[in-house]
This record gives sequence, C-alpha cells and structure tokens, in this order.
Amino acid sequence: MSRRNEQQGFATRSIHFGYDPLDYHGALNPPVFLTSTYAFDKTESGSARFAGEAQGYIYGRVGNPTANVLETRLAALEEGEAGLATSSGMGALTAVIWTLARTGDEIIADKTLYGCTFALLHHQLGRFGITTRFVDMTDASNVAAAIGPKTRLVITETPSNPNMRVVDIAAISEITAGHGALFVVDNTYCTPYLQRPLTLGADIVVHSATKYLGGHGDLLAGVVVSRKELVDQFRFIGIKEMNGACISALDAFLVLRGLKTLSLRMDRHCATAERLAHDLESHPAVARVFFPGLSSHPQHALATRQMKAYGGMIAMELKGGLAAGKAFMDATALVTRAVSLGDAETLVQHPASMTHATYAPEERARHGFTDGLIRLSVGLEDYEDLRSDIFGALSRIE
Ligand SMILES: CSC/C=C(/NCc1c(COP(=O)(O)O)cnc(C)c1O)C(=O)O
Repeated sequence: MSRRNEQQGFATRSIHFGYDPLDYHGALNPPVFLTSTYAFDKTESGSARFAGEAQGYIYGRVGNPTANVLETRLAALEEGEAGLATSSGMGALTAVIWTLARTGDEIIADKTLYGCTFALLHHQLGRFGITTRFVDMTDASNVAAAIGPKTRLVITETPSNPNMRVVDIAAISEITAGHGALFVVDNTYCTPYLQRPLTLGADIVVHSATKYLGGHGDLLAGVVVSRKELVDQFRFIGIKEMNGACISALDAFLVLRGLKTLSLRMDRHCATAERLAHDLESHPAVARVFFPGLSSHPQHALATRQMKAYGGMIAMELKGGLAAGKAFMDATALVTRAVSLGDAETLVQHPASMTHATYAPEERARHGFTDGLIRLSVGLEDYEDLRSDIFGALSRIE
C-alpha cells in the first residue's frame, strides 16, 4: 500500500500522506529544511525556475520542502487540489484577499467573525476601495439578496468565533457559484476532521493552523487549500509579492507533528465539550450556552448534518452578566485565562475585551454577541478535573 493513497482513512493520511521515509535516507519524519535559498546547477536552470518553465525551489519565501509536505497533506485532508502554508491564519486570509480583490470590488461576510478578520474587512480594506457588507449568513437568503455583480468574495467561519453560529456551506455555495463570486470558508474551528467545506461547494478553505491543526499552543501558522490555479496565485502573488507571510520550516514541521494526532485530539475535544455544554446548560448560574450539539442551538439540525461532531468550543453567558463573567474567569485555577484556542490546555477568555475588542461597543450587539459572553476552548484534561474547576468557580460567584 503506497503512502500517497487517497483511499486510506483520515487518521492514516494525517500521519503518512505526502511523505515516504525512503525518499529521505529512511528518516521517519520529514527533514526540517532550514534554508533561505536554493542553489542552481546552471544559470539557465535558475532562470527557467523563476520563469515557471522548470520545477524546483527558488527562494524560501516562495517554497520549502518541509512546508511542501504539510501543504500536500493538508490539501489531501481537505480534499482540495493544492495547499499553501503561511506564517499565520491572518497571513492565509490576506494572501487570498490581496490576490483576488481589486479596488471597486465588494466582499460579503458573515456578521460574526474573529476580531482581526472583522477589523481587516471593516476597518482596513475600505482604504483600498474594497467594501464589505456583513449579513446574517445563518439565513442563506440574506446572501442571495446581497450578492451582486461587484461581489468578488463571500467569507464565513462556521461555527463562528465567538458565538458558535452555524452557516449552511452547501446552500451558500449554490448562491456564489451562480454569481461568479468565490466562497471562502474559515475552517479553523472544525478542521477537516469535522467538516470539509470544499466537498460542500466552497471554493477556498483557510485555517489558523495556530489552533487545532498544531494543537499544542507552540506555533503560529496558517493554511489555504483550493484549486491549484488559485493556490499558485496565492503563493506567487499573495505571499511572494504582497504580504510575505511564508511559513518557517520549523513551524511546518510542528504542524505536521500536530496533524499526526489530530483525529484523536478532536475526538477528545468534542466528547469533553459536549459533556461540559450539557452540564453547564443546567447550571443555575448560567443564562445561556452556545454549543451546536445542544438542541437549544438555533442551527442544531444543520450542525448535526454538516459536522462529524460538534467541536471543542463553547460560548456562554452567566446570569450575572459581565461582572459575573469576569469573576468566574478570575476564579478558575486549572482553566487558563488566555486567548487562542484548540490547545491541549483548556482556555477561557472574554471576547468583548480581548479577541473581539475590534468591534466597537455598539457593533457587538449588531454583530451578534454581548459584553457578557465568555468563550471556552475545551482542552484534553480529564473531564472531572475540568468540571470541578469550572463548577467550583461558578459556585464562588453565586
Ligand atoms: C489575538 S486573538 C488570538 C487569535 C484567535 N483567533 C485567530 C483566528 C484567525 C487568525 O489566526 P492567526 O493569525 O494564526 O492568529 C483566523 N481565523 C479564526 C477563526 C481565528 O480564530 C482567537 O483567540 O480567537
């Protein structure tokens, strides 16, 4: 059985796809190519590579053999033609936008997005004549009503950071395909283990690989997966000539190491988060829990259809509002107060003043989250320890 076999299971491909030790002196892991540039045997060879007339590496900002293994593997896991690894999730997203958007273009975005993605779209791109319209994509008809001849990109996360709204990827893919706009799905919260947007009609997938894909809070990285002709543009225009957000060989190696256990970690994240969400929903201090696996979630049926499991992220509001929320977060001992997500450690943070502080107070309500919202990234600790820490903190604020 070969090591580049699309028919193998997800876990097997997460460990083996795109690398054969026998190609590298038997080295079990892909070597880390710590090099900024590449030698040419002849001047003409180098010129041909720069002209795209010959295969081969030309410079570290444009490609690296270690990163190439990661890109090949993630393209296979997302069931896309090609992948591009970047230095961060924002590097992946901006490589896509800077490559494809022009002055006068319009972007349609879901109304709730990660804070810096919102800031890019709402505060920064307008300076370049690129306008963004935010719509509630949980109702696909809002996209149909907003899309027009100027729409170049349609962008969403699902579930959304931080309030867990779920968007119907297939329904929106049908709308965008009919209008020649490209549909970008940020798949950070799910990873390809829980959902593969390209198989549902999306055109481009982006990730903050900083999160679940790396999975150990020890790197920053991003990924784009799409058709090869688009990924080549993201590499040779977006990265090479516009944002320079290339991944380091060492970070590519660390993401590859994280991928080996992705399916095991996601199973554990999902199981613990589902138990915790149900227990929190019945706690007297908790006003509301936002988790796609709860029957109370507005898109519970869609999440059940679209996702393999409900993910490791939980958002919640306490009955005492912001004051209670802050007291709760300050009262945890095992759960770590920190931004980011998808790590082995369970993390808790306050979106309104941290990850989503880019939304002005009056914008928070319009974009679907409150000052009192708390976000949990449920880690890999023993459930009883997490339950004890979280419920102990809740009991101390009542
Ligand atoms: C300063 S807040 C810490 C980062 C958080 N999120 C990041 C993120 C990015 C951007 O990814 P990087 O550039 O790798 O951080 C893209 N897309 C999604 C859905 C994300 O959640 C966070 O804690 O919600």
